[in-house]
Amino acid sequence: MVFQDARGTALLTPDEMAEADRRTIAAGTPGIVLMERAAEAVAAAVHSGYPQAEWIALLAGPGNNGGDAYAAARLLREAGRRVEIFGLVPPTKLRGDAAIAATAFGGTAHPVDSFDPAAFDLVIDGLFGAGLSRAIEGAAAEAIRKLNAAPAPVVAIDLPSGVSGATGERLGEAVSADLTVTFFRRKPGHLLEPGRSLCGPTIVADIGIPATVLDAIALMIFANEPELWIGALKRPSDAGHKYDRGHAVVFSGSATRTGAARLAAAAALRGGAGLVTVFSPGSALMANAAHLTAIMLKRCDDEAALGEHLTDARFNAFVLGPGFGVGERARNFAATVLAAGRSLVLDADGITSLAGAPDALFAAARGAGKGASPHGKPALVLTPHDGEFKRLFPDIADRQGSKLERARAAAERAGAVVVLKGRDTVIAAPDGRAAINAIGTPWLATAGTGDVLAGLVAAELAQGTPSFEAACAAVWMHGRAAELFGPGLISEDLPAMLPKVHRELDALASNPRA
Ligand SMILES: NC(=O)C1=CN([C@@H]2O[C@H](COP(=O)(O)OP(=O)(O)OC[C@H]3O[C@@H](n4cnc5c(N)ncnc54)[C@H](OP(=O)(O)O)[C@@H]3O)[C@@H](O)[C@H]2O)[C@@H](O)CC1
Ligand SMILES: [K+]
Repeated sequence: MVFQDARGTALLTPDEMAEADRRTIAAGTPGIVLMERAAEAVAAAVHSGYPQAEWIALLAGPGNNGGDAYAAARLLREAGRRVEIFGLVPPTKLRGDAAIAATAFGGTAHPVDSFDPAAFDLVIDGLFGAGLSRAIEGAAAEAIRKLNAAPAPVVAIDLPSGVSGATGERLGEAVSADLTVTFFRRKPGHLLEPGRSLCGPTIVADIGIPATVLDAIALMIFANEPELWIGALKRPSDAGHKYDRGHAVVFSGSATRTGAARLAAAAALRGGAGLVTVFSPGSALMANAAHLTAIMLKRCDDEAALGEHLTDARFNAFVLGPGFGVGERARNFAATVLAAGRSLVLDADGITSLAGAPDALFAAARGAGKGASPHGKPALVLTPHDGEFKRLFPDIADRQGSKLERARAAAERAGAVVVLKGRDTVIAAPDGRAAINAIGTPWLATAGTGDVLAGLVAAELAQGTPSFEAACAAVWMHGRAAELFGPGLISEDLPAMLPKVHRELDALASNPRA
């Protein structure tokens, strides 16, 4: 299900964007009007971001991205800037709206080979946008190399030329921009690396395409923003009891490796699970007991003990992996949890333990997903980083394609929600829905943050949030907590930031458009 407000977070593939464009034009807005508005948005970004830039070069390609450049050049000239166009093809070779824009510009266009960025205060990149269909070579590649080596700032129209809107991959040479102005909605390539870094900050301009054109498009890819999942999120209610918010369990590793489990447990409790218990081997009980207060502790040495604990139906969401150790014990515990119809977040060693033979657990996850539980549908959520992903899905990891495609293929195969981590974390559901993380800070790349994320996913699952939305919300809360903390973050700081994150979510939940 896609919530009404989630349409604002949709990411459109170039094909879907072309469809939105076609429908808008068919409903009566001429293409040249859209182009003119796109150019106005580019000019406005230049006025606000680069008010001092007197002499501006615009690189214009053979399609409508080039058309936008001609229209923007005219508007900037009218606003008193000095502009020069460098065309990949002569203006007479342009077609349709781009030809109209070039005629309205009226000035000369220099051949792109004569482009020397050294002379300019600012360069606007209108070589290729949504229509990029193959690797950039030849004169365009040469111009991009010169541009990237020069100090002048770069504003990209729609996408930095050379970045695939669908995948964020570089197709041949690619522009490294300081600012990107795109239209109507972002594309996956604005959020997936390396596209995301090549874009710089991205402005999404309204060019008068109505949101209703999205009604005819089966939206599947989203920016991971609260509007996507806030309607599905279970929030603590005034009338509620702690047992209404579920009981999360984190498996501890051996005596010298208990910290990871406690980090996950702390995140699960601050994340909103009603109760949290650490299941610990006897050898680690004292180490855990010395550090736990609100979080409970139970001895769990083997499958028999686990089976005994699972007779208590209130334990409903489990985390297995952080500091747990790799091997048969992890595999058996995971299978036992799923067979008992409980939700499971499998992270770190839990994932590595499945390497080479994950199919039995995937089948168990599918089976468990068919059952019902008092706290929602049980589910398997996998939270690999790239290395763990490759151990579990070696063939998918080696395949050509974007991170988005890899995560979706893995989710489909596993019958599980897959959270493929990184700066551009992708959350994919078996039904094809996917969200790309848009927030966070480089400080999140530090020991233990993955354990915190696993605990946050469990917190949402324990409360009964459906698994895709649970994983998306956890990734967002994790990133937002890091942003709110700022520089110097270590993983222990994240749970302490969650009260602020919850306050933001509560404000959004009561007023989603705020
Ligand atoms: N959608 C909207 O609502 C609106 C869209 N707008 C704007 O339109 C842009 C999309 O325009 P577009 O479709 O004309 O594609 P564009 O990126 O200009 O490139 C296509 C041309 O490049 C060529 N070409 C491709 N790859 C190449 C390569 N590697 N090396 C060399 N050539 C290559 C390709 O040739 P072909 O593949 O056909 O041989 C074709 O000639 C979009 O990004 C936005 O800026 C706005 O005006 C507002 C409304
Ligand atoms: K461009």
